[in-house]
Amino acid sequence: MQFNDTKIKSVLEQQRRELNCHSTPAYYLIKPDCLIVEQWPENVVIKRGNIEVVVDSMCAAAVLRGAHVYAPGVLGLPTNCSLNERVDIYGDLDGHCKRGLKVEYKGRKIYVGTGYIRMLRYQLFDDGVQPNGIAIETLLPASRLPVINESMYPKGHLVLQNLPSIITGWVVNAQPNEHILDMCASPGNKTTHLAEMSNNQAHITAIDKTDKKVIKIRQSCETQGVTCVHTFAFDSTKCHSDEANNEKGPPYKSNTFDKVLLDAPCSGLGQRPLLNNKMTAKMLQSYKFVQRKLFDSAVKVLKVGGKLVYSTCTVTVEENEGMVSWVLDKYSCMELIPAEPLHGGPGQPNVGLNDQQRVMVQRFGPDNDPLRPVEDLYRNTIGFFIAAFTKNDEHCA
Ligand SMILES: C[S@@+](CC[C@H](N)C(=O)[O-])C[C@H]1O[C@@H](n2cnc3c(N)ncnc32)[C@H](O)[C@@H]1O
Repeated sequence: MQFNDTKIKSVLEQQRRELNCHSTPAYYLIKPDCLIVEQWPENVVIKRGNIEVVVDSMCAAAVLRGAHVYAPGVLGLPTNCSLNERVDIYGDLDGHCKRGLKVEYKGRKIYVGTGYIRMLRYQLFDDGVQPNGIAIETLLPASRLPVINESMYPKGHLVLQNLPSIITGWVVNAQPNEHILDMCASPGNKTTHLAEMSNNQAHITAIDKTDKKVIKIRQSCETQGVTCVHTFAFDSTKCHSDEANNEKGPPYKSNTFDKVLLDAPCSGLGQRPLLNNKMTAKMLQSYKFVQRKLFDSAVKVLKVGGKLVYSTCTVTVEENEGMVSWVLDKYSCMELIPAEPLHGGPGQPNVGLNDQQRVMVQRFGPDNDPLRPVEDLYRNTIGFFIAAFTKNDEHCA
């Protein structure tokens, strides 16, 4: 389907007028399924005023990504402001701001953008009110990202995703009739991307741990009009068993799937923005254990000649290059293959992969390694890692 840019053009044009700027940010398709929208130029700045709204850190991060402020995220709003007034939006960095604060917040806070008030205190904080809807319409985030959201297009036409997540789908490269397992699938952004790239003709099994998580995958599929996905609430570390009956869903017998995507639970340190992080050293150390267990099942249910794609949105060596080298040491049947298309940089040196192996994986982040220079577009992303393997032998040690 041809992308119709009429709506995005008119939204950016309207924002341009409000920001009093000469031109709108460039936007272009780098593939039929991937539209890039650039930032506003550096000279677009808004003078801060004197009305300050405080939002929780999750909401603040969303504003920096180009979202409006939704009512549940608002913590502090002065009493003297009126509808449609311009306000500065601050994120509460420590989670100490009380809901309903009327005065200036003195705790640690960060300016995340400017917007217009669309809801007043009584709609947000009065007893019995369950606030929802847009409380502040963002005009310009401090990140200078344009304010683009999925509701601009009919349901399912647009999904906002980080570029490396989209590339992960391209690495899997789902084709019609392939049997594909998405082991850690919720909320289903990659699942639906895979379904769409196969023209809704792959046989996709999407698993996540709980019913609640699986409902999210189903909702994503419904929104995108995807029908080739079967969902299951299951622990994917246990999704292999040779006594299994594949017809019933998980667990599955050995050599069942043509492709397996293991978009693993991880420490998430590559997320951008990351305004506060409560991760302890102990938690940080724990991810590799579940990742290894998930790998054990992935290797088994993958067919000989099949492709296993491993991805994380973190930057730690232990969860990235360390996992690749662990797999290669443990499984003689698994071979590292180039995670093509290769847009990110190579893996880190001196952490278990030789140069030949380093260039087969993709690490996204600010570094520029001479082994494979990275275009700015792919360097200015979240921290992310992708590796791909194939299985050469049915009997894996
Ligand atoms: C990085 S997120 C997946 C994001 C998803 N692939 C997407 O693109 O929308 C990791 C997911 O792994 C799930 N998870 C963690 N442990 C799991 C397990 N043992 N079995 C199945 N899913 C698990 C988490 O619930 C979480 O939803």
